[in-house]
Amino acid sequence: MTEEFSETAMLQKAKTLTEALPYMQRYAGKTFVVKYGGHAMGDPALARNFAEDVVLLKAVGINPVVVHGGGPQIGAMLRQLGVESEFIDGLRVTDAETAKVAEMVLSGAINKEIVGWIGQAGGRAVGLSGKDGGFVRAAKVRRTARDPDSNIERILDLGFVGEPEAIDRRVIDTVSAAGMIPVVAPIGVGADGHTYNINADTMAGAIAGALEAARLFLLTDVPGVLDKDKQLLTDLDPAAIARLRDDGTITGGMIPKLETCVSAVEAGVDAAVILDGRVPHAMLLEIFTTRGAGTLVRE
Ligand SMILES: Nc1ncnc2c1ncn2[C@@H]1O[C@H](COP(=O)(O)OP(=O)(O)O)[C@@H](O)[C@H]1O
Ligand SMILES: CC(=O)N[C@@H](CCC(=O)OP(=O)(O)O)C(=O)O
Repeated sequence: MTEEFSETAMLQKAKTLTEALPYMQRYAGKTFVVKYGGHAMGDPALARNFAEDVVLLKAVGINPVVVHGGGPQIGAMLRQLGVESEFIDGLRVTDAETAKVAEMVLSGAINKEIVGWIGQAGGRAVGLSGKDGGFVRAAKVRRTARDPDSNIERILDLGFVGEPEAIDRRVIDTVSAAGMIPVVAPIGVGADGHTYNINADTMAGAIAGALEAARLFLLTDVPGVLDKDKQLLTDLDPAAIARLRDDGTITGGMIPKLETCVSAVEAGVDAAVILDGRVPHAMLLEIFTTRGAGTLVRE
């Protein structure tokens, strides 16, 4: 008899399944928004695991909504085209040409790839961007920076970088109610008709808020939020996050990620979790077992 079929191994498997039962009962009918970051997408085996996890959530009665990124992939395409890209506070400064490339990479290549993986895992996914049904109206992001010498505040122009200002949840609800899984690219449309490039974390948080989701998962390429000694911070609240930002512990892409967690929990999402998307089935372990992983943000 192989180890896999030994009595102990079988009992262990059954125990894991029964351990999942109270979580399945608690979460049935709830909405979970899952943000799948561009850095977590590289490995095809992990992508398969991710798709299986999402399909399993749907199969046990949870409504998963996937919002994806693709920052590294946009960067690679811009480099191929010889277009320079600059980031301010983790946001890509987006001129008209960059907006076109971002839309092509996000709502074209990446969106359909994820729809395909979910299909392979036995689910039915519908790919959307915020332009479809006009469901994400974007407002231009305005940022300022204070000059340390003169103390004068300057306006920074990020171009066509948007943030969701209105979300029509009916588009997502319709897809979910039909037994399908919405897969959303972080592109919105302005009242001016322009295409806006939205940071994928921001998009996921806003959608989670609009759907009154029970959980927002942000899958990335680090174990969670790390302190200055690279130790995992397992629980954070908005006040602790403000301190980490002020003392420079969090930088780059982690800034919009945590801003997103704060606005999501303030908008009524029960909890937001930053998880390591490089760990196979990280999301299933977080949801259905007592072994929590990553950083949990609550009010
Ligand atoms: N305190 C911190 N803890 C963990 N990661 C951090 C921290 N500060 C900055 N980061 C950076 O944030 C990155 C995750 O954000 P981002 O690159 O936008 O990922 P994604 O593409 O998955 O959204 C990490 O790879 C890391 O380089
Ligand atoms: C405004 C802005 O920065 N938009 C992002 C959209 C993609 C994204 O957020 O992807 P990740 O989650 O993989 O980083 C960008 O252009 O890179």
